[in-house]
Amino acid sequence: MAEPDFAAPPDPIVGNQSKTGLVALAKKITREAEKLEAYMRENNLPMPSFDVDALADFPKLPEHVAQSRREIIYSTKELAQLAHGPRESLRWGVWEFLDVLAVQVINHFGIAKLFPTSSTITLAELQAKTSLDATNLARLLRLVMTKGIFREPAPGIIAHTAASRLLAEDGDLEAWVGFNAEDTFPAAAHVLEALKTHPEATSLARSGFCLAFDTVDKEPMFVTLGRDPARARRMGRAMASLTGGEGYEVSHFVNANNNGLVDVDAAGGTFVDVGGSHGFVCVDLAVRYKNIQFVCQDLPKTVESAPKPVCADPQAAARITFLAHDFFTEQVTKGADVYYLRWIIHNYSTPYAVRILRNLIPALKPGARVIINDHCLREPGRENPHDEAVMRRMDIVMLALLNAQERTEAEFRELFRTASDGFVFKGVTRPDGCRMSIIEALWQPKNGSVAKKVSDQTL
Ligand SMILES: C[S@@+](CC[C@H](N)C(=O)[O-])C[C@H]1O[C@@H](n2cnc3c(N)ncnc32)[C@H](O)[C@@H]1O
Repeated sequence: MAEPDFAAPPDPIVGNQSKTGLVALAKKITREAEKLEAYMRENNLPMPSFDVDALADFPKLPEHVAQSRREIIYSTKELAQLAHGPRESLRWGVWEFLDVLAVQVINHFGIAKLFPTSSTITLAELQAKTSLDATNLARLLRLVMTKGIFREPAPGIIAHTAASRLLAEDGDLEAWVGFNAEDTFPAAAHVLEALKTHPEATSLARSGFCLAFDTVDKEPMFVTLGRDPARARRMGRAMASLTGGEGYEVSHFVNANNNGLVDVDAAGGTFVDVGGSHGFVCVDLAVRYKNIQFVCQDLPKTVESAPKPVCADPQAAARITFLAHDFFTEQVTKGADVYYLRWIIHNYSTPYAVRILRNLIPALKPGARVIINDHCLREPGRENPHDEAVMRRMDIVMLALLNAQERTEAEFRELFRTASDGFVFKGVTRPDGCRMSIIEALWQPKNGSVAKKVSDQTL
């Protein structure tokens, strides 16, 4: 296993730069913007813009240019905060939920799809196509315009921007916005009440989500969404949008030098993707590693709805088996080389997460690897500021939806230790450019380790 990457702070730390003054910060932004523009020009790439035809994403940039782009993102934010001053930053920062509210309504009513991206529409014509009244449509549109979503080139004339075009054309992104605005946002608004009534905040059925949707002590979020096909589909597409986004691509794990799969491949070993959804990680791995057998486990409905065949490559598809398995019951695929949990453990508070790990134990052979692929939180200020904000927000999303959490390396170590002293914690690595870490433990049972298995099932 490679050295954990926690040794050096990877990027400038927010707050430190302000000591050099506003002008120095502004000059730095100018320098980095010049480098980014020069690269775009030299490579005949369009300049970033809000125009409807602008590129929706930056192309893959060489690392030094990507670094310039990141510097612009952190430093402009810091410069703006300094220019506002702390009182005004707080005063107006706490209003950002209103932007989410406006995006929620605009996205829910599919406003972006109501006129072609290449033309404009009058507010009156647009209003005639929705059940929103003219005043409310106009006021919500004009708020989202302040975020670069739609524009009003002349009074009462609405035009698309690059962002509104994405809401019209990218169904996964529309689902991401919808899931977060319509499921996560109400859940977040109920976290305070949840924490007051259930301060321990561990139960899946006592989260902000449950308070928001009147399911306290009845059912967890996954059950609520699973019962409503449209909401379940939206969450699935939202997750697909996240996985396709910068820093979350499956390729980071598939191509990681330290994922240890070269040896598993050489031995023709078995890889179990626990809670593997429709098997997209298995597919990418199977294309790359030609001898590994894959078992993709998920709940029955998910397994039933997996694509058949799972991929176009028959050699890969033939090595992927789907299996309905509930990870809150004893693991049924015995003796595999790797048990992999991607975006699973962060969905659960510690009592549940320990139970998931303990349920693996009866299946584990000595030397079996358990790999958790989740965020691993660094010490405050050790992450670049944008990544830190994304990861800490995700941590709070997990609280709001599921009373769950992102974890630090120490918390992962403790999770394995609590599950069994047969787990030997190997450490955490993080591929370059990726927000997710590879957290690994080996099963090396001591006398009595197995006897402790699944002994504590109370939650
Ligand atoms: C956040 S998704 C992660 C999916 C996939 N591992 C990924 O990386 O995108 C959680 C997955 O766990 C599955 N799941 C939820 N509860 C489960 C359970 N009790 N047993 C097995 N799978 C479960 C869900 O159906 C879903 O596919």
